[in-house]
Amino acid sequence: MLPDRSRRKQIEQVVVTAEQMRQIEARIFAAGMPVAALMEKVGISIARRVQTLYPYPQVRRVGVLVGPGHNGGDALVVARELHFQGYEVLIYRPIAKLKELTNQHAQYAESLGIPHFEAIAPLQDCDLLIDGLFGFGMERQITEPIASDIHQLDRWSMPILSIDLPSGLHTDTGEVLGKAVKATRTFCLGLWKQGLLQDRALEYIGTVELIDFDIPTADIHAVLEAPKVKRVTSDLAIATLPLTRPPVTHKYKQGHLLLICGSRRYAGGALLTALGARASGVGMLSIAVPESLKPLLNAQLPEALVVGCPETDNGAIAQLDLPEGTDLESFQAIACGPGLTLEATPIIQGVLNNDCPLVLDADGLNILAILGTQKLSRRSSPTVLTPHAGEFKRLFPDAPSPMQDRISAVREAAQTSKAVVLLKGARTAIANPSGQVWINPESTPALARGGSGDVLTGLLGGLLAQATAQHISVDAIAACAAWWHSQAGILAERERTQIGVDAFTLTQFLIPVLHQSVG
Ligand SMILES: NC(=O)C1=CN([C@@H]2O[C@H](COP(=O)(O)OP(=O)(O)OC[C@H]3O[C@@H](n4cnc5c(N)ncnc54)[C@H](O)[C@@H]3O)[C@@H](O)[C@H]2O)[C@H](O)CC1
Ligand SMILES: [K+]
Repeated sequence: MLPDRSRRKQIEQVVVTAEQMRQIEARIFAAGMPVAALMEKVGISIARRVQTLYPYPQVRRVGVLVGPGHNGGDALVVARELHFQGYEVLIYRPIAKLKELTNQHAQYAESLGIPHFEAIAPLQDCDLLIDGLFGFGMERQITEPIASDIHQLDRWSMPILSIDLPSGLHTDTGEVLGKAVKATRTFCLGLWKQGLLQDRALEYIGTVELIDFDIPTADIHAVLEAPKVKRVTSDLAIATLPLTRPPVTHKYKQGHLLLICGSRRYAGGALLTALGARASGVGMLSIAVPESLKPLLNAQLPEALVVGCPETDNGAIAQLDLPEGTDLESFQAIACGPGLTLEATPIIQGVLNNDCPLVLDADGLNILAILGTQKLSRRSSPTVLTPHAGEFKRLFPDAPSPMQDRISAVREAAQTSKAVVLLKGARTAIANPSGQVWINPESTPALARGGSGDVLTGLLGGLLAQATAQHISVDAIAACAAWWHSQAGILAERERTQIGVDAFTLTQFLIPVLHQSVG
C-alpha cells in the first residue's frame, strides 16, 4: 500500500466517468467489502466534515434530501449521525420506493423519530441542507415534482452540501438533466467525477472537495489502465516544469524560442507574448515582429534578439528576415499568432512547412482554419494549438461543441488534427493525439481579459522550447503552462481583486506564483 501522501497525490489526479466508478466500486465489493460498510465509511466521513464546517449549536436544524439510490443511503447515514450529535434533522424523501440498503437506513431514521416529508416546504427554515437525491446513478431527466422542489431551493438562502455531485448534473458531461441543485459545496466521493470538471458545471458545484474512501490504487489501475482524464495538480506541475538546472548548462541547453507575432495595429499582443516567454525561463528568446515594433520590444526586453521584419502597408509582417545563418530549424520551438492579422498568412504557411515544434494561437489559428487542419498531418514535430471556444469551432466544426462536453471535444480535435490541443476556458482542457486529456481544475474569471491568452502563448512557447531541449513530454508541458498561467491569475486576483488582473499585471505574477508553489 502506497504511503498515504503519495497515494493521495495520485488519486487527486484521477478523473472517472460514472461507468468507470461503477466498475471500480464493483471490484471493491467483489473483493469482499460490504456495500453497507462502504456506505457507512462514506457517510461518517461526510458527517465529520459537516460538523467541522457547520458546528452544532451554531447550526441547529439540518434538512436532508434523500433520493432512492445509494446517494440517498449516504445522506441517511449523515442524517443519523448528525441526529446523534444533537442537530435537529428533517428528511425530504420525494420517492417512496428506495433501494434495499437505503430503505433500511430510512426505516431506522424513522424509528429514531427523525421526521420524513414528501414535500420540500417543511425544510425551508433549516440552517443547512444535505443533498443526497442523486449521485452517479443519475441516468435521466429529473421530472416533477422533484424538479419544482429543487427549483424552490434556488429561492432559499441556506447553504447546500451535495454528496458526490449536485443532484441533477450528468456525472460525465456536467449537463443539467432537467433541474440541478446549486451546491455551496460538493463532497465528491472516492475519485473526481468528470462532470465536475466541465465548464458548465461550475455554477452548480460550489467549492469541491474529495472524500477519500481508501480505494486501492490497484482497483483504479485495473479499470483505468492509464487514466484517460487527469487533473493538473500542483504536484504534477511542479514535478514536470523545468525548474531546476544542472550546475553546468548554457543558454541554448535551456531552449531557444522564436516568437512570430504582432502588427502595427496590435503591438501590445507582441509585447505580452514576449513577457510571457521571458517568464518561462527559456534560455534564448528571438522575437520576429514588423520593423516598426522593434524599438518597443527592444526597450522592454533588452535580453531578447528582436528581428525587425519587412512589413506590409498595413503594418503586418511581410516576410521573415531571420539573421544570417539562422533558419526556422535553428529553434527548439516557434510560437506564433498573437496580433499577426490575416495578412500574415504566407508567414504561417512557411512555418507550417517547416518541421520545428510549434505553438499556434490567435491569428495563427484563424489562418490555420482557412488553410485547413490537414496541413498539420505532414508535420512530424509536435504542434500545440491553443484555441478559445470560438477559434475551436472554426478549426474543428465537426467536433462536439466545446460548450457541451469539452473533454470529448478536445479529445476528438487532438485525435483528428494529430496536434496537442489546449482548449482555453474556465477549466482549460488539454488533449494529446492518443486521447489522454488533462483538465486544469482551478482558474479565475479575472483571466477573461484581452491579452491574457497572448501571455499564455509566450509562456507555453518558452516551456515548449525547454521541453524540446530536455525531452519533457509536450502534452504534459502544455498542461503545466495552463496550470502556471491560471495560478498566476489566482495570485494576482488575491492581491488586486478580480478586476485588477490586466494582462501586463498577469505577466508580473508568473514568477511570484512559482516561487510560492515551489517554496
Ligand atoms: N455503488 C455503491 O454501492 C455505493 C455508492 N455510493 C453512493 O451512491 C451513489 C450511486 O448510487 P446509485 O444507487 O447507483 O444511484 P444514485 O444514488 O445516484 O441514485 C440514482 C437512483 O435514482 C434513480 N434515478 C435516476 N435518475 C432518476 C430521475 N431522473 N428521477 C428519479 N429517479 C431517478 C435510479 O434508478 C437510481 O436508483 C453514489 O453517487 C454515491 O453517493 C456510496 O458512496 C458507496 C456505495
Ligand atoms: K447528490
